[in-house]
Amino acid sequence: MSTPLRGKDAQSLDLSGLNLMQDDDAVQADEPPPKITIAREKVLEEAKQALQGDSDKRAVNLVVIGHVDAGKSTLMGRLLYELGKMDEKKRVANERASGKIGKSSFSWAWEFDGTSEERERGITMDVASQIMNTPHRQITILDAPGHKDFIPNMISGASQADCALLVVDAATGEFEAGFDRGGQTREHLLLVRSLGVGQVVVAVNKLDQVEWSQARYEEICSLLRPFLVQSGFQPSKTRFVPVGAMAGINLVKREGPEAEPLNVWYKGPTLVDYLDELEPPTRDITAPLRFPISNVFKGQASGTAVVGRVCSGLVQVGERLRVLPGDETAVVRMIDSEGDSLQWAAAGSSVTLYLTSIDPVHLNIGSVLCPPSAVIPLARSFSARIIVFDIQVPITTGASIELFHHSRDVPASITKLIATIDRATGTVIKANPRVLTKSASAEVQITLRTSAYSGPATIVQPIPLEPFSVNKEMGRVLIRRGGETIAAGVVMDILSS
Ligand SMILES: Nc1nc2c(ncn2[C@@H]2O[C@H](COP(=O)(O)OP(=O)(O)OP(=O)(O)O)[C@@H](O)[C@H]2O)c(=O)[nH]1
Repeated sequence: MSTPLRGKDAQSLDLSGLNLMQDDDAVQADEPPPKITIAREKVLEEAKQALQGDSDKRAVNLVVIGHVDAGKSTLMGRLLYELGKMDEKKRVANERASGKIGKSSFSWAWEFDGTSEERERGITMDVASQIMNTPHRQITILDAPGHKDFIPNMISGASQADCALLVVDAATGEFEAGFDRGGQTREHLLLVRSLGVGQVVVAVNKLDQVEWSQARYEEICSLLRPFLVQSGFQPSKTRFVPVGAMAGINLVKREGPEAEPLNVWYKGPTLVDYLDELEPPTRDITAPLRFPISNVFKGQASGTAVVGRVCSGLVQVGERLRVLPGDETAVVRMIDSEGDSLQWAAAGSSVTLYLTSIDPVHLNIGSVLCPPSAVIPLARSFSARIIVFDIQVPITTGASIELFHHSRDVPASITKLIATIDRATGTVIKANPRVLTKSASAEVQITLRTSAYSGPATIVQPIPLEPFSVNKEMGRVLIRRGGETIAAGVVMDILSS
């Protein structure tokens, strides 16, 4: 997620490439850096109150996953409408626009796909997001593309999520196509679980296509249940709900003649009832600040702008921060959240920081901002516990991979296969296995290497990483090979820096 640049800064972004910055901007950039005006204790107190506050809705990040065409965008579009986020005028406009190009069945998906397109055209590399309010939750929806290639955007979406909404298609043969080998239902579930997402709501969609058959609904639930347990989801954190996304049945309510066949056998909660119960994660605001940079905008009027999410701790205006890797520091001039200027931002918020007192060349995508007194470790080699996806070519020692960590990707090798692990119990199945095949859980050693393009004398630059046990968000990694995600996992120990 990201906060787009606004107003004057958005304009100067366009100008910056031509070095046409206006004079008053230049003067502003030379101003002395701001000082801290609020005591740290007071900020911490305010942040704690904001997190616990009864008046504020509790915030959760939800990633929507599922096989291509399961109805994810339709479901989200219709849900926004039912919750009053999309007005009638917009709905009619979407219906017209989609009808015009002969795609009226996609009219609900229009709202979501329209937004994601818009964001894709924008300047950030992140996932599209929408905010939805249920009675007790403010839910940020991270829209994940359903197609086969797990693009980094999906990964970055999943790695920000606290919970997942899995959409499956109940139509005859369609659920099976998504659930069988090669389908994305299993792969998405494994991926989000391995990135630390523990809660999942399964929406069994398109039940209208099977005459709202209770038997079909139960068949799908009984096929998914054992797989969910096997993948590491606790049954107490897994919910199933029958829905008809297109007609809006059982999303917020179950009324009218269209809902009658479902009302005959289903008396349980609606989708929104379940979403309203999602457990927000505990945000660690007392831990040291970790702010991985997902985008940088140089030459801004108010200093260099860096976009990212506060993964732990707090950041406040006037604070001096260290940029890792490297020895440089910068001062926070301004914090912007969706156009609002803030004095501080706490774990869980996605914000834009305007930094000063630093040469912008030292600010890069993937760098992490930390307090100078508690910097994040740097790693060239580390052990990780991974889940292998549905791969054709097994992983062997020495395999060349691309390592993804937040917005950074670096060349690396799997230098040791330490053990295969039983996913349910966590015990070692086999020490020093020769290969890792699909669906294996394993502990491996990963070592960064120089890229194929750099000369032989190039030294490998370490990357900022933290064990998952210390900081969940800084301890998740993804492993790709040849443009395909082959495994995901969490950092165990840092072996060399
Ligand atoms: N009959 C029926 N069709 C539906 C329902 N929900 C979605 N569809 C249709 O299923 C098709 C795919 O819907 P999308 O919402 O685009 O699916 P998606 O999962 O977002 O697809 P990707 O983004 O490509 O992965 C569209 O033609 C929808 O109209 C439903 O409840 N009933």
